Amino acid sequence: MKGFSSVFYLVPKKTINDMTTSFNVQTNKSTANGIKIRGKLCAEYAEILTPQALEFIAMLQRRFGAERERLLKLRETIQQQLNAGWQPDFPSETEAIRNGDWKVAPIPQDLQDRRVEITGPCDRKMVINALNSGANVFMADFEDANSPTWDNMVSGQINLRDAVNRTIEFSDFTTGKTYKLNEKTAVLIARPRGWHLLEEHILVDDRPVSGSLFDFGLYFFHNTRKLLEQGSGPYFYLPKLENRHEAALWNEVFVAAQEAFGLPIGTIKVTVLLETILAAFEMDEILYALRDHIVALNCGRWDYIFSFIKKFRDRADCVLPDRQQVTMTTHFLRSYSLLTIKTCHRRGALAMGGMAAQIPIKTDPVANETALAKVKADKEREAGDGHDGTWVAHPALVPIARQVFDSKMPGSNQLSVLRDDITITAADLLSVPTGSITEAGLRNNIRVGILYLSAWLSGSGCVPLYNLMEDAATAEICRAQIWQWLHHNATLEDSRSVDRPLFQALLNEEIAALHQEIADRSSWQKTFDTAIELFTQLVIADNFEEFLTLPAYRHLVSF
Ligand SMILES: CC(=O)SCCNC(=O)CCNC(=O)[C@H](O)C(C)(C)COP(=O)(O)OP(=O)(O)OC[C@H]1O[C@@H](n2cnc3c(N)ncnc32)[C@H](O)[C@@H]1OP(=O)(O)O
Ligand SMILES: O=CC(=O)O
Ligand SMILES: [Mg+2]
Repeated sequence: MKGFSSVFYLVPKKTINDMTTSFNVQTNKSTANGIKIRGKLCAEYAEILTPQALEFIAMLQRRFGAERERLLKLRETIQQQLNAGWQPDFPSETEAIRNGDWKVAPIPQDLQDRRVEITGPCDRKMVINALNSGANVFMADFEDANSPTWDNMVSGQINLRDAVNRTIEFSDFTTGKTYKLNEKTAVLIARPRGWHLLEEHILVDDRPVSGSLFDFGLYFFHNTRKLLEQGSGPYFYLPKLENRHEAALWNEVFVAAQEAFGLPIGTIKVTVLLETILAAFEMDEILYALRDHIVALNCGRWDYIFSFIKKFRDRADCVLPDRQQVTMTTHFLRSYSLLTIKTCHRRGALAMGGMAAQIPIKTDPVANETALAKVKADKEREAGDGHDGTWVAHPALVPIARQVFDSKMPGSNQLSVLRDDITITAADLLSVPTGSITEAGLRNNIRVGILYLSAWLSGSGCVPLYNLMEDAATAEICRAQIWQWLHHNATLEDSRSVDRPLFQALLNEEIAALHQEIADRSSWQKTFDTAIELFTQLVIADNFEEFLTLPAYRHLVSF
């Protein structure tokens, strides 16, 4: 690409020795150029954490860190308004954008057909398995499916670099299996952490760097040239955005990154997770803010449900029933999915579906059949409504999703399905699902919340629990529901109140049972007590904690 090789950041590849001797970034104590590494830095990590890569991240942090903080403060202000009774609506000040006749930039060839996307953490074996899975896209996840230990963050970047360079291999010494890439692999999209998270192991001017900028910056820095050579590009999924301003900040980051590399605007392509209730009122605006870079929105249903509980935390009329009852066929979720399709297709962007939590059940063929049928039904709804593709959690689900989309979507996508037949109003998006709150639902939230936190604290961000995929977003629902039920003294279907004594009694019983369940998992045992303490604090606190990963992260860092 013109101008590509002459720019500052694309320095010739140095040897490790060159890099460490010229390293002007200090570890642990003093700082040079204002950058300090507080995490482990072995030779392998130094290949990723090069001075040039860190200077690039520091440049992004210095330019955009203050705006990130301002936008996080804006979230707090908006929350206060919601607590005071403000009812979200489509903003009047952006009506011209919603009514305007514009489209997003063209979608690159390798992102035109995204009928099946597999997602997963950036673990070395899983990266290879996901790329080989037969899915069209692999979303490599530094967010919901990831526990952001320093090792996970840096080794994840190493794994993605090696995947892009097609040198990634893995030997499993316990099974004797070896792994390498097939000739044909899925298109790679990386998901950096959301705006709320910090990377405490890197300080810029004595302050921790944004986790989003760290993840984006490293992946972009190390892989862009190779990806473009391969006819692909630096592609990202952007999580947990709440409004157009947060999208505009990402856009500025992309412009700065592309300018620094001498790349044309629009080289970066992104898919935004539409996974907060407030963002649902600004779909057009988010697409517009990112119009040079965006190719799709994706219905991140789990965070969306969590966001609904979180944003309306103070409203007694917004208490949700058991998690199992809050399915995509409830009115508010179906409405959001349909509005995403309609809005995206009008603007020339794809509307991706989301993830069913069911995974294969190896030990019970009947239960397995039921689980797979649920996944199939979910994909049938998505394809039938006009989504352009979907997510799966596990390689065995790729053929199921593919078969559904192949039969309902003969072309590469459904951009021509405009869904002008539907009108979605604010009332549709805000309609609270009815249903019951049960003791079983309460117990399940306790169990899943504690077990997930045990796993997360021991370095696993995505785990199978009771035959479902559980990650940070689904665990957020568990703890947010209990907080909400306790806070509003919700009534169980058997007429008892969800109060502190009931919660405490069930918690004690569940903890006793969980001790048996984790008996053969030594890493979870080590974090179990901390998980219980953290989980209990989160659900009984007077104030709702914005993200469970914020207090939990303090346990992943040792300073
Ligand atoms: C709300 C959201 O954000 S959704 C997005 C975040 N969630 C995800 O990305 C889900 C990712 N999925 C996973 O992590 C896993 O599938 C789990 C944890 C749900 C289930 O894990 P397990 O029960 O260990 O899976 P299982 O034992 O059946 O795995 C079988 C094989 O498939 C592989 N595999 C399973 N899931 C994946 C995946 N998502 N990507 C790549 N490989 C996978 C395993 O590595 C294993 O490989 P092997 O046979 O070579 O050893
Ligand atoms: O990120 C996806 C979600 O469902 O949350
Ligand atoms: Mg999510």
